Amino acid sequence: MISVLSRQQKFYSVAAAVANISVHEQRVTFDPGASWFKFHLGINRYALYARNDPNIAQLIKDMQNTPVIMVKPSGHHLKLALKFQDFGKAMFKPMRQERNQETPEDFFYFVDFQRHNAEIAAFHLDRVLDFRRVPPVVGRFVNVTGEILQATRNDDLRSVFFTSPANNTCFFAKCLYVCKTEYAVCGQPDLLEGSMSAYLPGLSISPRISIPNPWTRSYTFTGRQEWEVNPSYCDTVKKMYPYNLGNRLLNIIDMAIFDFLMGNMDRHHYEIFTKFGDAGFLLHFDNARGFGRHSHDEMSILAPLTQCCMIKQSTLLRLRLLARPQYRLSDVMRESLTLDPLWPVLTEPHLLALDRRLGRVLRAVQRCVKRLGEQGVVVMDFVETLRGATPRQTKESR
Ligand SMILES: Nc1ncnc2c1ncn2[C@@H]1O[C@H](COP(=O)(O)OP(=O)(O)OP(=O)(O)O)[C@@H](O)[C@H]1O
Ligand SMILES: [Mn+2]
Repeated sequence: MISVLSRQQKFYSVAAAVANISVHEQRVTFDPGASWFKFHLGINRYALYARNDPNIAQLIKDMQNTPVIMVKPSGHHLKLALKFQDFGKAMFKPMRQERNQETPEDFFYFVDFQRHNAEIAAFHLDRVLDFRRVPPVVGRFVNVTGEILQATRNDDLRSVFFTSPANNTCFFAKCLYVCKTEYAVCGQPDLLEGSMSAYLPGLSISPRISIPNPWTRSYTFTGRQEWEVNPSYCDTVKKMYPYNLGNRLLNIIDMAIFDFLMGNMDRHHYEIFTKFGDAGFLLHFDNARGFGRHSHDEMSILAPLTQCCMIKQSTLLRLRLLARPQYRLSDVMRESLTLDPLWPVLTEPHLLALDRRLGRVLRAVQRCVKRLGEQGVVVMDFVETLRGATPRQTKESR
């Protein structure tokens, strides 16, 4: 792997010298003890990492400090795939919006900005909720010239760089669709803050599939989905494979709670690892459209919970804990976010909105319990089966 890379580097430096562009040569090393590699090895069928895994702190540190050796554009939306000197990879989403800006009321969720701080905060929220289904994310100041322009060998990416009238280095996205709000990002003059999300292992070793969310929204200005008009929609879903088996529907409900807490309406698909079968957890990828409006609680995001009236016992216990004054969600989040170099990451109104929304989730559960009884609503999930309780019916795909 290293020899291929140094051959490539040699080739590029010759080409760059001819074209009179400067490229950085980086020394690369592969260490089997590298934090990104340990992260990959630690993924199991229950979560992306263990609750007290010290390697996650190391991975976060490494994504902050390790020199970038390669950059490629990744899809559209200005996001970039970075490779570090230790061969780790991360997805970089640059800052597009000031922290104290609220998404305008007239914005549709699908043209809303992607927020790098939402990606960071979502990782912390997911961990505080004890889900551990978001790959580790950390903020970082990147030097647009030194760490992106000079590190990339990608001509398309080079071609989108320019210097702004204020003399800042900027680049824009070549996007295919929904680019109305996507223009350019600029460093100050070179420094640009953004989020780094640790890459999962490649699809060839850990295949994943992307599945439409049964509670997806219509990505048009006027469309309505069935769940928005049919209050017994969940009865239909419950009968459908794979929601008729195991934990899948409960996992969707967990995801809805997670999205409701951060106000993310953009959960059109979810992904699972195929190796863990139908009982595997859902990956909570792409949280960049969360934390847009702190003054509004979008109740429709909770539809899977309010329509199905089911919740995992482990999730409910965690939520109840985070509603107690000693472990208040906003306090735990505020403390957790101090670990990020882009602290405070979220403004106070966004943190306080978390407590208000948590209260709403618990009240929604309470209404279900009143109607159907605790037995009918609170479901033992496989966290319990680990401790020797009767396993719930699960269907494994091979
Ligand atoms: N940390 C990661 N590791 C591996 N794959 C990832 C990671 N983050 C995102 N991806 C993959 O890349 C896809 C696009 O990422 P994401 O959704 O965050 O960006 P986006 O700008 O919204 O792009 P898109 O419009 O394509 O969804 C995800 O659906 C997922 O399959
Ligand atoms: Mn996306």
